[in-house]
Amino acid sequence: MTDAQLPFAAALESLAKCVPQNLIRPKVGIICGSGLSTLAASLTDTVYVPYGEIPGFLISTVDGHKNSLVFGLCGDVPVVAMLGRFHAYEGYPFQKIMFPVRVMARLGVKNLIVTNASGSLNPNIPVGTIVVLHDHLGIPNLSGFNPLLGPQHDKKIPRFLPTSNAYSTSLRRLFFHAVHELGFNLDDFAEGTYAWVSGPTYESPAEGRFIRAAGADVVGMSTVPEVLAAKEEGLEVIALSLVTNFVIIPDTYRSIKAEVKAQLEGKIVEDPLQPVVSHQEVLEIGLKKAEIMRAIVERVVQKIP
Ligand SMILES: O=P(O)(O)O[C@H]1O[C@H](CO)[C@@H](O)[C@H]1O
Ligand SMILES: Nc1nc2[nH]cnc2c(=O)[nH]1
Repeated sequence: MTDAQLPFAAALESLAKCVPQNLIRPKVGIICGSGLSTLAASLTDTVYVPYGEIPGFLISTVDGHKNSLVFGLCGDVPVVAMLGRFHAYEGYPFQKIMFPVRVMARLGVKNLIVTNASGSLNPNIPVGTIVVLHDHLGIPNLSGFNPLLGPQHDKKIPRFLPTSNAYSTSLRRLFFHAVHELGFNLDDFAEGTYAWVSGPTYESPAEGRFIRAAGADVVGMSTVPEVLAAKEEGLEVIALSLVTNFVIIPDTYRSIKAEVKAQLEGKIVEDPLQPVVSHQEVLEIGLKKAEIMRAIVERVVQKIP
């Protein structure tokens, strides 16, 4: 399937049928990442449209993704939020993963707030930190799986999209002003580079070290396709990554050979617990920190000129 074959008209028509006039031209779009659907909890006058009722939308199969598009007001600003997103590891094609962003753009969205859960690779960025992305490292982009591969469906969109300016400096500035105005400490928030991997595996230690050495601060399995589509559509983008876990990247390995040798010499060898990442942990941190992210996102939305 190419972008040209995506059912834009049908999606827009079905939304127009169930969303009232005052909400159907949202100014800001929000994508809620894993466990972050409560970001939309304080919208008023809300209308929920299940993904299953929107032509061209997929169903997220991941826990913590709620499969509804919600239209509502943030203060007096009309907003549309995706409660849940689609990922390549679910077996979905990139064109379909990016479709909701392109639909948002056609509804009139000019600013996109993308959120996600991620693992930290940077010892200075602890679990629970909200990281404002200033760059990304798209591992699939570098290995022949760029989400924008394919025919140029719209001649108005540049064939060779620049990505050095993917993350809006003005929205990032608004974010840090909002943090200050709400009484949070700016130093509790970080700026960093997000590595996008396809997933669904969490990183092996060697993969983690590789990505860290390449300059990434956090890693996750989403966001970059949506950001690329948003840039093609001419949107201003801010991406907020909530660190839900540390990526385990020891620089030494436990030697099982040495342990067996010790055992053969009659020594008692402990078998320490080996920590592993779980999606449950990701969702729990999301639940704990979503309220802070919600308050800041709400303030940012109101501050967008
Ligand atoms: O990026 P979001 O959708 O927030 O979710 C992140 O959390 C999931 C893994 O726990 C992956 O989907 C990863 O990308
Ligand atoms: N790839 C990846 N995605 C995540 N999403 C949340 N935590 C992680 C992580 O550690 N690695």
